[in-house]
Amino acid sequence: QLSTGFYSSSCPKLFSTVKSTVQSAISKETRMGASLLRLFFHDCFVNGCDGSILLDDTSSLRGEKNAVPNRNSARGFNVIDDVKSAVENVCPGVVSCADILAIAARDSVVTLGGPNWDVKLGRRDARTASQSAANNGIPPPTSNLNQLISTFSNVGLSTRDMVALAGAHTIGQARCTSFRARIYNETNIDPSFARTRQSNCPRTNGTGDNNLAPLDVQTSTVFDNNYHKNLLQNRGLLHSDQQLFNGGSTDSIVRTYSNNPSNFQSDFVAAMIKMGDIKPLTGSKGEIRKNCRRLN
Ligand code: HEM
Ligand SMILES: [Ca+2]
Ligand SMILES: [Ca+2]
Repeated sequence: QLSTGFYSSSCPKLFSTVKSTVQSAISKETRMGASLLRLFFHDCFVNGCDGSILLDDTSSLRGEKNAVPNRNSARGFNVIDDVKSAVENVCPGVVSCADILAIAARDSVVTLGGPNWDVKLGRRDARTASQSAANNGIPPPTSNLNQLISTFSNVGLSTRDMVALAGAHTIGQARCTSFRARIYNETNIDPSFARTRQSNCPRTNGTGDNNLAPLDVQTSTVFDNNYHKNLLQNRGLLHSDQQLFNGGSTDSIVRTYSNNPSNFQSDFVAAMIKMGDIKPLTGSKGEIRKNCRRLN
């Protein structure tokens, strides 16, 4: 059972310490806010929010960093290390890496202009990780709507939660390899938007694979509802993005969020809290890692 006051006596400086480290990382590179938010998602969807994504590979542990959705893509691990050492300086051995990820994700959203919320805490860190669970549990950008709905429902999140959480793509970047097939082969895409994206993402597999484009064509460094607005104009970057507005059951939710930013914000917050509640380790399970990259 997580609670917002979990560290109020054991680490009163926790929130200010995390926030200042996250803010300084974002001021050096705006994209870092997006990268930290995504790390929390990729942690929670793989055996719950237990810091498993932060573990480095060793000879005896195959971690999640090299799973397909993360390899050459998940980033921000050094910033989490910086936050963890700042927190260890004020309250050694008290705060889990899993909780640090949850707070860093919230602070990233707030710093980029999104809604604020109280983060529930008390998660402990896993002593295991699973590359195969990461490959199976994190949805790929080729997913269709039914696949997206079932991946989220597998972790207890509703279709509405899914459409709200996908609004995280209002910030951050994707690699050419994640959207190439869409911009060259699909028809439910705005033609001028497709041409713009084609200019920095060559058609041939293996060329320019890591070239980046913003997930939100309008405001990729601001947490707003332009992601959902773009979908109404067939300007979703990923195949999976445009699936949310493609004549199916989620069209009406996308329309609601486009017309009503405060409804998007409140649903996003509720869904982030729900995602943060996925299978936490509590009590005497797991451990409080000293270094987020390895077991104690
Ligand atoms: C709905 C299913 C989802 C799919 C299929 C998906 C897929 C992707 C893909 C393919 C990328 C680009 C990765 C790359 O090319 O390197 C990406 C980026 C991103 N995703 Fe998602 N995602 C989904 C949901 C979410 C959720 C729920 C969140 C957070 C709440 C999220 C946050 C982000 C962020 C912030 C980025 C940009 C990261 C950066 O710039 O470093 N995504 N996502
Ligand atoms: Ca995890
Ligand atoms: Ca935006």
